[in-house]
Amino acid sequence: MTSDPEPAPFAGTPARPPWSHKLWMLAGSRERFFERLIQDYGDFVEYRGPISFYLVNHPALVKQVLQGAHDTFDKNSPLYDRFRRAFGSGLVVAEGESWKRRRAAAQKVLGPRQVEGYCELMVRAAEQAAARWLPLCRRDASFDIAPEMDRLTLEIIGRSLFQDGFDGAQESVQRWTHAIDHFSSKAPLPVIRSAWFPSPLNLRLERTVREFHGFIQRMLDSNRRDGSEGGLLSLLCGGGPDGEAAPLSDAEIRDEVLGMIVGGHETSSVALTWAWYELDRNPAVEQRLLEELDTVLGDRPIESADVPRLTYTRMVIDETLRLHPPFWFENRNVTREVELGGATLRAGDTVAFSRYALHRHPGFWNDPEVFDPNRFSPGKEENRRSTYAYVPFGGGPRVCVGVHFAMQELVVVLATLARKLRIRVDPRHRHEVRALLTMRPKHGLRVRVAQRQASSSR
Ligand code: HEM
Repeated sequence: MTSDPEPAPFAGTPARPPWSHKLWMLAGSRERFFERLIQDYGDFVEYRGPISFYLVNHPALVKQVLQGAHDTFDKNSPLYDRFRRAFGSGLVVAEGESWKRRRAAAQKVLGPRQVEGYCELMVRAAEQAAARWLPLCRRDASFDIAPEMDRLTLEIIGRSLFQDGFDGAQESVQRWTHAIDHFSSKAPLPVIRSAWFPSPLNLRLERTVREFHGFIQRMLDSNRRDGSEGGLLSLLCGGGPDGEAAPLSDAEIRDEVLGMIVGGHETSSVALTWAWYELDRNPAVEQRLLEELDTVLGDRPIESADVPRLTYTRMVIDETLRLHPPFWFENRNVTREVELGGATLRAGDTVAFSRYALHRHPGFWNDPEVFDPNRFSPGKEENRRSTYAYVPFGGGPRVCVGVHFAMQELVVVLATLARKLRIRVDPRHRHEVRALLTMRPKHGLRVRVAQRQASSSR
């Protein structure tokens, strides 16, 4: 979104559904559970039950929660406590002074100018993926593109961090990140999910984090031995490209690197999978995308200077992230008594919101279920209503620190692959959504790909 106006105020008090309200849905479809609460009770709900929380679905309330980071709303909630066991005290879960220092270091290495240096690597990884699929193209065989996007985005973040050191370790890193995703997607239930309980899940997580840290430390040691420069890891060691921010300790770097890999690859992978899904369903959008790629790029590979010029490609991505926000759910802990809307919240209360529901709010989006990148055209009225109706990367001080990296990656991969290949969803594909930590197609996305010829024949 281009403008940042004040959202319309919200002053209502929260509705209180009975605790049994559609609770059965929580087991089957978490995103539908929150959607139904909103449908039945409105934009501010106080839910008391086996788990208790305030659910907000209005941009003004979401804005207050996200801007109150560290002060009135922090991440000391049961769900984030669970994440701490994987992410240690990394940026994703840090608070206070520790967060400030880590944020400064991460911001320096992931700024817009810095990420331009990773464009070529992103193009190369996408081209390698296309080359891997060529034999399947020739046989007209269908395959699941979701794990392929996972592999591709893991290669991108892995090579950006470790350069050549990543390629030999890809399988292990993939196994570790999947184990952490699996662990993090579980609800914070008492006893069996407590840290002290020797469940197979807990023991597996401990082993995973130990092995993952061991690998990162070996990469750190070898970088230092070789005096390696470039690569996110080396930059993090130096406190940023100009060495200004205080360098982090090895333990801090291990947490940050783990957070960047886990938080920074599944999100992008899911976004790209949804983009292929929507392009298949919306041929007119795909056609306009190809026209823009033709006009701006012709037959040469994309370069970082092209990224801001690919405005329609970016609109396609914005709209994909609206309908399918990868991190669909957010929650915060209330640190002290605070007024939110017309209610008084107390220390220890939990506030939650669903990006999935917010991004489809009929009060803020016209025909919210329709995939229409044009709603993100610069200057469109719909955009100016409220930035906090659209928060795929969060907002306020804790907005995603990887947003420039992610947006460049999404534009580069979409542009590179869409020009080379026609990607069609297999008509037999069974579509269902699965909302765990990220929201993805439950059965992956089976596609057939065909090589595109010269631009005139598209
Ligand atoms: C499409 C891709 C991505 C999406 C949708 C996404 C989404 C988000 C969201 C919603 C948050 C804020 C959560 C909150 O409010 O607490 C966040 C934070 C964060 N993201 Fe991303 N992210 C993406 C890619 C990345 C990448 C590529 C990296 C790293 C290279 C990254 C690293 C982080 C970190 C470290 C934080 C914590 C920031 C802080 O609390 O100060 N993300 N991300």
